[in-house]
This record gives sequence, structure tokens and C-alpha cells, in this order.
Amino acid sequence: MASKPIQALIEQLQIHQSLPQEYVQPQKIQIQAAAGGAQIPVLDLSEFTSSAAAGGKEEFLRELDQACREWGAFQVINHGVPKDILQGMRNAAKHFYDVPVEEKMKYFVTVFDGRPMRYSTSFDSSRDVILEWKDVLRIPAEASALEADSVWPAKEHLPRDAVNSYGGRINDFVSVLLEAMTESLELPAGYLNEELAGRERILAMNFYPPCPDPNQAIGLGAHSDATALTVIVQNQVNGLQLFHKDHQWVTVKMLPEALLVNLGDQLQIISNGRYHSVEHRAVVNKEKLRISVATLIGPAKSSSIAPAPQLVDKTHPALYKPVVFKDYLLNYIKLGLNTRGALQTITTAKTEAQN
Ligand SMILES: O=C(O)CCC(=O)C(=O)O
Ligand SMILES: [Fe+2]
Repeated sequence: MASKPIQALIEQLQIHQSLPQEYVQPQKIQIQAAAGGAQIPVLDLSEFTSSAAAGGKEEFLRELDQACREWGAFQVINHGVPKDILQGMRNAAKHFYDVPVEEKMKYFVTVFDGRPMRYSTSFDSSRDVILEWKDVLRIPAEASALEADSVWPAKEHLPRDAVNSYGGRINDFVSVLLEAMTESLELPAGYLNEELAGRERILAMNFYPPCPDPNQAIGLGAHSDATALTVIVQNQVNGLQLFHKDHQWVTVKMLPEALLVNLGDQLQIISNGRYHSVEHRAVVNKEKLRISVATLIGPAKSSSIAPAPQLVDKTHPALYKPVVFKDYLLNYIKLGLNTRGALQTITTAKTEAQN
């Protein structure tokens, strides 16, 4: 149980030399034991979008397909989101972090009750027995001037234009990417964008302050995202690790202006397991504040999600039962991190027999 942000804790500790006991992870999770060499695929989106790139489009789709099958994640360059908009978002997140903790306490919540704005710590600090070394601000990814007053922090605490510009451009990027994935899955044009019509878009600004003992604490425990896909930018400090079946935990070396894309559970369901959601976690370090900004993109809450009929046949039976996204989310939150429990609750008897 945590009653305050880590930021408040480290200010109180002043000389924070030892890690408080409630942040010490069990040894078995081997926090820093990440494989060195492997690197996740880097895709050049201009090969898909530019008509000048003759032959590039087929190659792009092949690489995209491979990345989604093998890793469930990739970095994208030439993604069309201008550098100053990326930097504006990074600055906006840092701006919020730099607001004195006492001023931010009015936003701080410990319960997980579905409210649109959540400034909190750990995953579910009302239940977590071992806490994560992380504070997070979660808000809707875009908001009109009218809405913003009730679902975003005050203007002086979070620069609104920067967040809205970023939210809009990432949404455009996602539309293009979903169209590319629709092609790589050989689905009818527009399929994934229609499945994600009226999509839920949450911006999670994750703050991982320097940690006195990064070998014993974790920033964010292993999980796959419940949503369809997640787009991440960070402040030049690495810490995200992805799980790959051959290489185990791989630390992502983020290219400075790239966008990182993680596939979430809903794409695993829609693609009937052709693509898979990626298990990932965030480690911390002793020297530097790490900020990551994740845009979590899911179907509309009321959408029913199921394997695309075009990807189901005799040799590929449906691996998942249809599920309303809202119900999936509730179950995911109930089960907590470090499980693949939510996906398991909707697997069909066929999947279980295969495993
Ligand atoms: O900090 C990161 O890079 C990962 C964030 C993340 O996985 C999430 O917000 O779901
Ligand atoms: Fe995540």
C-alpha cells in the first residue's frame, strides 16, 4: 500500500541510500539479467507511405509481418510525426514532473476506479504488496478546451497544446500503421481501423526517478498491454525491456527520434494469434530520471472483439472467444500485472488442447 508518490518519498529520504523494504522484488525475477546483443526490428514507414519508394512497400509489409510475429514490437523511423512535436510531449511530461509534489497531491489517487485522470504510483497501489518504482499520470490522449478542465491537470501543471498536438499526430500515425497491418494480415482494406473505430486512447506518462538499488527494484513489472497497440517515446534514458522467446529479456536501445510500437492483447485476439502481444517491463537506474510517454490504443470500450473471420478456418480454428473490450479491461485490472490471465480467460478449448 502506497499513500504517496515516489517523488515525495525521495524528497523525504533526502539521502536515499537504501531501498525501502516495500520496493524490494523477489530475487527470482532477475531484474538486470537482460541479454545484451539482440535488437528489435526497425521499420521505415516512408517505404509504405511514399509512392516514390518503388518495391519498398512489399518489403515493408514483409518486415512488419515478421516483426509482429516474432517480437510483437518494433521501432518506426520516418513515421511522419515532427521532431518538435515529440520534443513538445517530452517537455510537457517533464513539466508535470517538475511541479512540486505538494501541488500535485490533489490529483493523486490510490484506487483503480476507472476515472479518466489518474496520478498514481506503482500499478495498483491499494493492492500491490511489493511496490513498483514508478509514478504515473494517465489521462485521455486528446481533450477539447471544455473537457480538459475536468480530465486533465490544470493548465499551469501540464501544457495542453503540446499534449493535444502530440495526441493528434500519434493518432494519424496509428491509422496508417493499422492500414499497413491490415495489409500484412491480408484482411479487407480498412479492417483494423474499423475494429478500432471510436478508439480509446490513453496517454500514460511514466516517471521512474533514480533508484537507490536498481538491482532490487522494478519500475514496471512484466505485462502485456490490454489494448491493441501502444506507441512509446521516452527522454533518451533507456529502461524498457521486451521478452523474446530466444533472447529472453532484451533492453530496447531506443533510436532518438523513433517511435516504439508494442502490440497489445486485442491485436493478438483479432489476428487469431498470428501476431502476438509482447511481454515487457521497465527497469530503473541509479543516476537518471527516466520518463516514458505511452499512448495506449484500444477499441471503443463497448466494442466486441473477436478473431477476424478471414483468419479462421479448419486449420486455424478460433483461438479466442469474443469479448467486449470494457469487460476485458476490468478483468485485466482485477488480475493485475505479471500474469497473462486476462487472455487465458477467453481462450477456447482448442487453444488449451494445443498448449
Ligand atoms: O516505460 C516504458 O517504456 C513502458 C511503459 C509501459 O509499458 C506502459 O505504460 O504500459
Ligand atoms: Fe505496457
